[in-house]
Amino acid sequence: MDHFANRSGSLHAEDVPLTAIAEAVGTPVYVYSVATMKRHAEVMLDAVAGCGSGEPLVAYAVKANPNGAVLRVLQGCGLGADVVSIGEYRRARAAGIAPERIVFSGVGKTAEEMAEALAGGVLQFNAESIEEARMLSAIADAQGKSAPIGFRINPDVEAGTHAKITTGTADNKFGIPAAEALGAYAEAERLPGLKVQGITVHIGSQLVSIAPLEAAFRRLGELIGALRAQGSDIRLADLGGGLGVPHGADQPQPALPEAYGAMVRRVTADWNCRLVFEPGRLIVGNAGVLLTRVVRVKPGASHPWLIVDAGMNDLMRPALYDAWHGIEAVTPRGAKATVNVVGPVCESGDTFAMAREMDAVEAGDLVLFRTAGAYGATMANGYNSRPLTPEVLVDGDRWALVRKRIDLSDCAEVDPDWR
Ligand SMILES: Cc1ncc(COP(=O)(O)O)c(C=O)c1O
Ligand SMILES: N[C@@H](CCCC[NH3+])C(=O)O
Repeated sequence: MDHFANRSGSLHAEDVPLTAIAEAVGTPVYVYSVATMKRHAEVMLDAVAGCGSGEPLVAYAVKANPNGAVLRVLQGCGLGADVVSIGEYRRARAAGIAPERIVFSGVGKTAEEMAEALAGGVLQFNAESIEEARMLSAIADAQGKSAPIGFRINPDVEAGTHAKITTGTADNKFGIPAAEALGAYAEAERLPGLKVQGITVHIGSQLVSIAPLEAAFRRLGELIGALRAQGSDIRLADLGGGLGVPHGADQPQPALPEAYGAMVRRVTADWNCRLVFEPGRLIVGNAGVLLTRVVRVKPGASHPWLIVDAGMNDLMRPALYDAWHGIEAVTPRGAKATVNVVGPVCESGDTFAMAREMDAVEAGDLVLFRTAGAYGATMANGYNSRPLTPEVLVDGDRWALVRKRIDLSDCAEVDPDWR
């Protein structure tokens, strides 16, 4: 069963007034479905229900899509937040997510970020080094507080995803090696201002198989036993995110959340820990599309160039990771064509697809990129002085602009006019 194929919730031209949105807001524009997000949140909550001791926390990885309206919808679904910067922390709080439902991850938290999050409250700081734990200890001690902390373990497991979104091998900057964990926890126990309570792991994103996750979780399980024997009261295990989403019928089909939940239940049965999950892409990836208009079709040596008004600055994933996104006409004309789909940016990397067979389209037609709800708008930038892409939320038959197009052509920089 494909949880992402429910036509009533998915963003399909027949269900969503994409043409009206494009006319009112202009293109390119990100469009997100509230119904799909809610359904994905429910699928994840159901998949992990009853896992671990106490109520599991699904802490949505804000980095996937930090739009405030999206966060408010997910808060309403009962999700917490996994944040990696004070900006994400503030957004989560502004959306009404309670401090005790927020975990603070990230390899480079600054003293200022830790101080503000500690003052505001978090469920746990996921520390990625003993150096970070020492800094947190000093900050907490100065505030007269006890900072809840867990270490992120780097289990040295190959996630089987793209190298640039693999995070759990020895060559990656993330976490502390499993072999150094006992020493790190022992030191943290001696530091003032820390409440050593947890452990966490996250090995990468868009994972198709759950076997690497299982291997990583088993390593965590071994460590929990060893840490308890050493005197650390580990009560919270944060299993990270990373579950992949389907991108198309002929693309690799990731394991379903139910299979993931069953594996977690099996592996963690005797951990006696509360569990936290940090899904990002799973919740919002297939809840969004990037809507763009064909600027022109130009002849090419192998295939015609389909030049759209979205560029690599609007959706970076194909340029960064050679990521595959479904591309469709909003109003198909019936015929098919094989084309190279590119944007207007002055880089050859500004390519969304080469030799793609898709709906035949003409200049002025609307085209959508699928699976753009995660790591789309949030990674957009203003390269080539292009505006930051606006975002629209659709709920049933109503829709609203939830981020305006941000114009970067007005020379907002401070300019001393030196010549
Ligand atoms: C620590 C951490 N948690 C959660 C996530 C969310 O990952 P995903 O969107 O693949 O579920 C990420 C991103 O890979 C991450 O770095
Ligand atoms: N930005 C990546 C995912 C990285 C997740 C963050 N650790 C993507 O678009 O696939």
